Amino acid sequence: MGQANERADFLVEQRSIEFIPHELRHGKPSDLMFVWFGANMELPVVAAGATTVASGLSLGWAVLGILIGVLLGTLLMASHSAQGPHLGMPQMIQSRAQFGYYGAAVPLIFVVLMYLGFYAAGVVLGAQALYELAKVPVTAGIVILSLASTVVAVFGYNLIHRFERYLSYLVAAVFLVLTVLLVTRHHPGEITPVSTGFALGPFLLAVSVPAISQLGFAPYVADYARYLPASTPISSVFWYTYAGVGVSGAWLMILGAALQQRFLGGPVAAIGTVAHGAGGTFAAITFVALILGVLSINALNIYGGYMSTMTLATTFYRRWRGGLAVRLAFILPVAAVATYLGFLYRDNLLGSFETFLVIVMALMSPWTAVNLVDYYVVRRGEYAVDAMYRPDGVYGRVNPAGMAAYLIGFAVQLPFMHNAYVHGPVARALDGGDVSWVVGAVVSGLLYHRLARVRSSADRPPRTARVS
Ligand SMILES: Nc1ccnc(=O)[nH]1
Repeated sequence: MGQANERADFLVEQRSIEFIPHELRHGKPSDLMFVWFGANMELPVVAAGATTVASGLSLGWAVLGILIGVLLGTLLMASHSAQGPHLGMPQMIQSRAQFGYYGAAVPLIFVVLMYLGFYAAGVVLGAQALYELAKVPVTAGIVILSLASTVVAVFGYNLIHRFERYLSYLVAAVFLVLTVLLVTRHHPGEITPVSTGFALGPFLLAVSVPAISQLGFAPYVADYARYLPASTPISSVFWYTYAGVGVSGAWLMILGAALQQRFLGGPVAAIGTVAHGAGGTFAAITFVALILGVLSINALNIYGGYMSTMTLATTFYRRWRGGLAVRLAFILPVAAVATYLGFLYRDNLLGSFETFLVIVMALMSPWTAVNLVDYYVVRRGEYAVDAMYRPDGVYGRVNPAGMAAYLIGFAVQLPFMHNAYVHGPVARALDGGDVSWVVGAVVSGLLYHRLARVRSSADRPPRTARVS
């Protein structure tokens, strides 16, 4: 099939985890702003914001925590994005440079679990919105939304880019009106806010949860930049991504906190009440936008889950590549498991979502640190592409530097964790505040820097293998 066809939006993408050849590269860095704005203007982000006030902070402190968390998480997330055009391959494949060909399976497994968890939270909230819109039972809604996200994921990269661009305009308009309504009107069912002020533990959580929500994109953010020309300036990739995901994250989380402060019954019902203030038609448009938002983010989660499970599987069966049959063979099971998790999540969403997020973060932040230190400090963007796809390449089977930095970075977090399963002594001293992910990232990053330097003369790829 010709190259022009490979760029069409309504043809199933033919590439998967392989290096994207330079002649197929297309698009502009500003596309990324739309992808990440559209993807992040979604209900789970509102729910993440709601957790800050739900844990007892006043709105002012919640907003401060959200802003700090979003700035930090987005900084790391956008630094991963910047690798996409240069590397031209999915982010998790490139993890083999830090963890080794087989070693990369460890963070990969956690990444797949993370996508599934985000998926489930999104689909439940989306199904609630579908119920508000058309009284579709939540169970049926979960199935309908899952099917739609699966179709978008099957078409892949170009359709996802196009979808997020149009969606961006719609959700920006809808949330602008909602924000104005919330600020300027009094709504039926509104409660008088009880300002509970500051407490250290909830404040630290109000930093961590937003940071995690933003950083949750890190393992796949570069995938959506991997078809951009390799000459795309790294700073523009960084800033367009930062703008898209940062503005949407801060906006919707602050909105979520404000809704939680003034309404009972969760974010979907609260948005419905506010939207009805501008009439039934606007409320219907709002729910359509919310449903499309969930559909779109979950297409990304399935697509990310597909590429990650494919990376995992091809670690052992190297011959599998693109092709519709292989694509479906990975996408359908990922979507089915994700949908099933949605059913399990249905009843205690906010509580389980928060627990899920802090556990995910403990597993992801050491990976983020190792990956970023490797890319920006140790190897400075020089990678041997072929070696990513071979167990006998320069990156070896298991890279002890990456594995040790990752595992130790995870272990040192235990005393700092505070969740449904672990109550670490340091977290208790911090009034239950969980900042374990910061500790994990710093320890893993420093340790990897040290260990990789010791080994670098042994496994540094030859200079001729520069990607760009
Ligand atoms: N914040 C998020 C990161 C990754 N996936 C999501 O659905 N949401």
